[in-house]
Amino acid sequence: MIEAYGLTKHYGAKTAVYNLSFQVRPGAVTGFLGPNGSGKSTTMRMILGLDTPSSGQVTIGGHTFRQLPNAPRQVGALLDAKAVHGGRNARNHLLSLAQLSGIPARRVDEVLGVVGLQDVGRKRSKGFSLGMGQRLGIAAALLGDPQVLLFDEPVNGLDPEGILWVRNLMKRLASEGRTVFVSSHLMSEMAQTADHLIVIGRGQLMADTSVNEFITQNSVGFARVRTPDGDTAQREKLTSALAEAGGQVQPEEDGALRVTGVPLPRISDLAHAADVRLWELSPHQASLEEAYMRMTQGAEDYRSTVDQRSGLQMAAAVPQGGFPPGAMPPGAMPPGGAPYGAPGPGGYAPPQQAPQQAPQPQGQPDPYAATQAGWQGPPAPASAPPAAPTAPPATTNPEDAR
Ligand SMILES: Nc1ncnc2c1ncn2[C@@H]1O[C@H](COP(=O)(O)OP(=O)(O)OP(=O)(O)O)[C@@H](O)[C@H]1O
Repeated sequence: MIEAYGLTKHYGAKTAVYNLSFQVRPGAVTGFLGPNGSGKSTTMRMILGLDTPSSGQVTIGGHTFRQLPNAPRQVGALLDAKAVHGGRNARNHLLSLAQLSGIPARRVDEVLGVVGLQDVGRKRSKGFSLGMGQRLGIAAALLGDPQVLLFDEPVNGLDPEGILWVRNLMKRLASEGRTVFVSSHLMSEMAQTADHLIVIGRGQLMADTSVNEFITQNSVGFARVRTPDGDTAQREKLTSALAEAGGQVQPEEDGALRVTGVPLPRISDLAHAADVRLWELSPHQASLEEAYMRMTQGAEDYRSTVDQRSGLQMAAAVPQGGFPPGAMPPGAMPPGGAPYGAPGPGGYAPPQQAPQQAPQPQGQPDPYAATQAGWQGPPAPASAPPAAPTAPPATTNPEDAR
C-alpha cells in the first residue's frame, strides 16, 4: 500500500504538488491521471525517494522509500524508458541492475521473456525503438518481482498491440495481489486498465474514485439546448425556467446550454411556456474523456490559442485558382473550415466528442508478444503521444537515479 499525506513539493516559486493525500491499495490497478505538468512525475519521484517532499510524506508499506529494507526487491518502477546506457545491450543493462540488488542473473532472462525482448537481449539499446525501450523499462521494473509497481506513462510510444499488452500486464500484476500505480494523461486508456482513479490538476487532488463510480457519475445523458444566437434575454429566460424545474444548466463553449435533470420533451414544453424559441434541442451522452477534461478544465498548465499568423497573411501571394491539392500554405483554413477545429467565424461548430475507447487491436500479431517465438520484427510506427519531457531515470535502485 502506498500512502501519501499532505504531500507538497515546491521547486523555488513553483508549486508542483500541493497537499496531496491518497492511498494506493494492493490487488488493483490505480490510475494516476492529470494533464501535462500536473505533478504526476513529481509525485512518483517522491514516492521513490528521488525527490524530497517540501512537506507531508509518502510511505510504502508504512516506510518511506529510503527506509525500506532492500527496496529494489519490494518496489519496481518505470519512470523514463530512455534513461538507459545506449551502448549497453538490453541484457547487460538488466544484469547490472540485477547485480546491484542481489538478483540472480537467470531472472534477467525471465523478464526479457516476459516483455518479449528475449531475441534482442544482446542488441544495444540505442538501436531500440520507443516501444522496445518501454518494454525494456518495464522489464527493469519487474526484475525484483516486487509487490509494488509504479509506471509513469507506460504506453508512451507503444502501438495498439503494445498498449493492449501493457494493459493486460498491469491487470495481471494486480490480480496477483500487487499494488500497481500507473500514470497517464488519457482517461480513455485508464478507463480500460484501472480499477481506481486518482485525478490531479495543478498538483492538487481532484478526484479519488473507483472507475465504476466515475463511469456511473459521468455517463449521464444530457441535452444540448440552443436559443437564437445573440439573444441573451431568451437564453436567460430559458435558464431560469429550467432551473426552476429542477434542471442543472451549464453553458457550453459555443453558447449552447448543457442541461441535465430535465427530460427533452419537458425542456421543449418549458421553452414553449416561456415563449423561448429553440435553435437546437438534442440528446447527448458525455464521454469519459470529456468528463475528465471538464474536471481538469482550468487546471491545465498548457493551453493553446488560435494561431493568428500575425504578419504572415499571404492574401496577395495566393496563386490564381488557389493552391493545388496538398499545397495549402501552413495553417491555411480549408474551405468552409477553421484551423485546428476552432469554430469558423460566426458559425456553429458541433461539440467535439472525444473518442471513448482507445483503438482496439484487430488481431494482428504482436511483434513483441511474450511468447516462445519472441521478437518477430520491428514495430509499427508509434501511435501513442510523445514521451513525457521531464521524467527522471528508470530504476529499480534509488542509487542509480541520483
Ligand atoms: N526539477 C524541477 N524543477 C523545477 N520545476 C519542476 C521540476 N520538476 C517538475 N517541475 C515542474 O513541476 C510541475 C509538475 O511537473 P511534473 O513533471 O511532475 O508533471 P506531470 O504531471 O508528470 O507532467 P507530464 O504529464 O507532462 O509528464 C511542472 O510545472 C514542471 O515544470
